[in-house]
Amino acid sequence: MKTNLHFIVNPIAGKGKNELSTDMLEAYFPKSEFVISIKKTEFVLHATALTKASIEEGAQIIVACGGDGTINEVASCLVNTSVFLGILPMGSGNGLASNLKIPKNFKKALSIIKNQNTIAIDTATINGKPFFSNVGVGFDAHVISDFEENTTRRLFSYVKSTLRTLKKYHYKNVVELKYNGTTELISPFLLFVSNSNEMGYKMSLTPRASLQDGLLDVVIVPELSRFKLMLFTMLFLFKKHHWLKEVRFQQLRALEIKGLDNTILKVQKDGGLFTLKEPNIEIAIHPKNLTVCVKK
Ligand SMILES: Nc1ncnc2c1ncn2[C@@H]1O[C@H](COP(=O)(O)OP(=O)(O)OP(=O)(O)O)[C@@H](O)[C@H]1O
Repeated sequence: MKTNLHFIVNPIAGKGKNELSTDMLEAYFPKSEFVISIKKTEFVLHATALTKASIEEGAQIIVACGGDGTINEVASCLVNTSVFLGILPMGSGNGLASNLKIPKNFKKALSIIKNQNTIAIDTATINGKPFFSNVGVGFDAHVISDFEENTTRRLFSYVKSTLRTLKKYHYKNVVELKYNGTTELISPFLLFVSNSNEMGYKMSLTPRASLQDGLLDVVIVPELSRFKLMLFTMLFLFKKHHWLKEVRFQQLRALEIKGLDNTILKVQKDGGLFTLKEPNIEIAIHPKNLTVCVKK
């Protein structure tokens, strides 16, 4: 029986102008073994609608062609199903692909899909909505908010957004954090929750995180002096931020975050802004409920 293989392409991810054609793909996936369908996203959340349609059409492998945002939209529909997720990295950061050792090289990434060697990975939810890489309610959320006003999606745009956010960022939000029966109040510079060990561009706040350990890796950084902030940034670039005593790590199955005084917090989810409707945030891990094509 032929494999029903669907590609969902985000044309604006990464450097943009991403395109796939049937002719190009048939060189890798022979007509005798595969039935190929290519769909192009035209707006935010279109990948979700296209993936749902592909599942209805009997797709066995659905390939997210883009970055972490596109993977989020596609994979959200595939959790707890028997449909495999394929990844063709075309984003800017490509954090999840990098954690899964899926190369940016077109031929190599396609051969991983063709081989159909799979693993089951953990996924997570924030207020019931799936995420696969990370979420944050501190500095990172403000950087993403600034970044989303840009038209280019490159490393330089992230650097510019980070510098702009560093200038104007104030720790005005106090949050209540609950985990393992403990409650604490903090005004975090960073409150970052990750399933994956990479944020993109080979950078990581949680190098020990695993996609298969059934745990979320949480990084909590309180308000820091200007000097400590510079030091934290430098150390982070070399994955040595754990040298600062203020930086705390937790490995958790679930946690709750609440903006005090009913503040609706700014949240980033897999590198995109996530709009909250309430001050309460519930984050949980769901062990090994997504099947992904990976290298043998
Ligand atoms: N045609 C389109 N026009 C505008 N936005 C789109 C379109 N198609 C998809 N999108 C949105 O583009 C956003 C960014 O996609 P994605 O995260 O895959 O790329 P990226 O940000 O360049 O990569 P990374 O997350 O790895 O840094 C997604 O949130 C998606 O919903």
